[in-house]
This record gives sequence, C-alpha cells and structure tokens, in this order.
Amino acid sequence: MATDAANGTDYSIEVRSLWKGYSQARGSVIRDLTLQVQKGHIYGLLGPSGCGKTTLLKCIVGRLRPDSGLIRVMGQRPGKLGHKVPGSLIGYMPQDLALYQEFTISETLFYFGRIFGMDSAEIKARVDFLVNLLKLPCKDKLIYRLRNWGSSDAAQNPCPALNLHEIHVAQQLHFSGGQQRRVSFACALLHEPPLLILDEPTVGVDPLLRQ
Ligand SMILES: Nc1ncnc2c1ncn2[C@@H]1O[C@H](COP(=O)(O)OP(=O)(O)OP(=O)(O)O)[C@@H](O)[C@H]1O
Repeated sequence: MATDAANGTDYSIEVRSLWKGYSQARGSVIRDLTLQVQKGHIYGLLGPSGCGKTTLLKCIVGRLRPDSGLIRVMGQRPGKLGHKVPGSLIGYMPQDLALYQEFTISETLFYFGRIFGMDSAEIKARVDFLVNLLKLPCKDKLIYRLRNWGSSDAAQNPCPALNLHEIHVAQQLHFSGGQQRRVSFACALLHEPPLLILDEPTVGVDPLLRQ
C-alpha cells in the first residue's frame, strides 16, 4: 500500500541522506546517500573498489554508526533496543571471513544457531540441509586452513617435524579458502532470516556456488 511505503514499512532497508567517514582528515566515504530496498526484492550494490559498499553494509547491519542520516532496517533503526538488527532478523556474510578457526563446521553452525535462539533439533535439521545444499565436504572438518604446511622453507613451515604424508593427512582435515566462504554462507542462511546481506559472496568460490 502506498501509505505503508511512505512510512517505510514496505521496505526491508531504507537509507536517507547517509554520511559516514572514518576520520575527519580523510573525509566522508559515504556522502548523502539515499536508497530503498523493497521487501521481497534482490538488490545488487555495484561500484568501484573503495567507494564504500562494505561501509554501507556495515552501517545497515549495525556494525558502524552513521555520522548523520537515517537508516531503517525492517522498519527500525539498527541497534535500537529490542530490535533484532544486528541479530536474527538478518543473515550477514561479511567480506572478511569471521569464523572460529578451531571449530568444526558442525560446531560453527551450532554456535550461530544458539545465538539465533534455535533449538538443537532445528539446528541439526538445518545443518544437514545446508551441508547438502552447499556441498560442504564434512561436518567434522576444522575450519582452519594450514597455510604453509608442506613448505620447503623451514622458517614458514609450522611443523617441519611432520613428513609429507602426515602433512597431507592434516591438510585433508581442514577447509580451503573457498570452502570457508561456503561455511560463512551457511552461517548467514542458517536461521532462514527475512533479510540476507552478502558482501562479495562469490569471491573465491567455484561457479557452482555462484549460481
Ligand atoms: N576501518 C577503516 N578505517 C579507516 N578507513 C577505512 C576502514 N574501512 C574502510 N576504510 C576506507 O573506506 C573506503 C571505503 O572502503 P570500503 O571497504 O567500504 O569500500 P568497498 O567499496 O567495499 O571496496 P571493495 O569493493 O574493494 O571491497 C576505503 O578508502 C577504505 O580504505
């Protein structure tokens, strides 16, 4: 309805006259930005590197405060007391992966599921679904990728005492960079949020997941 739209309730995201910078010396990264995203719509944010896309998304999910202007997400200001943004109203896949390296994928998804107030049965069902949907190789793999294992440079190799076979076995227990992005995507989808915000979701993933 037109009246609802005017009040912002038809919008999942509403940004008006947003200004945001990181320091006075460097000035504003976002200058007087206004945009609206209607509920049920997919919105792509395009722009050159460094123009402020991630900064805008961080303001929308409540990780950064605007210098001035208005942001409403699902009808209310992010960070407002009692409003589940940041929280269960959104699924957010950040550009920089923010996963606990010591967790397995199963532990990671249970951790986020608990934060979103899901019970064990719900989480388990979603984990099984997402592992299948995103073709995650094994729920019991650790997230951490052993970067320089196997390097001939003794200074870089974190465990030079292991032989090549042992290193190969250890690497099989861990995720690659692209697989970690799939796990991050699974975390964003886990609680079936009404609003999904993905920051460069296709970087480092194969064509199958891009589709
Ligand atoms: N934490 C920060 N402190 C200071 N400056 C920052 C910070 N984060 C980003 N910037 C600066 O703000 C500007 C916009 O960065 P932002 O990451 O929002 O751009 P972007 O459009 O998402 O870029 P890309 O497409 O390369 O990811 C850049 O000049 C960046 O250097």
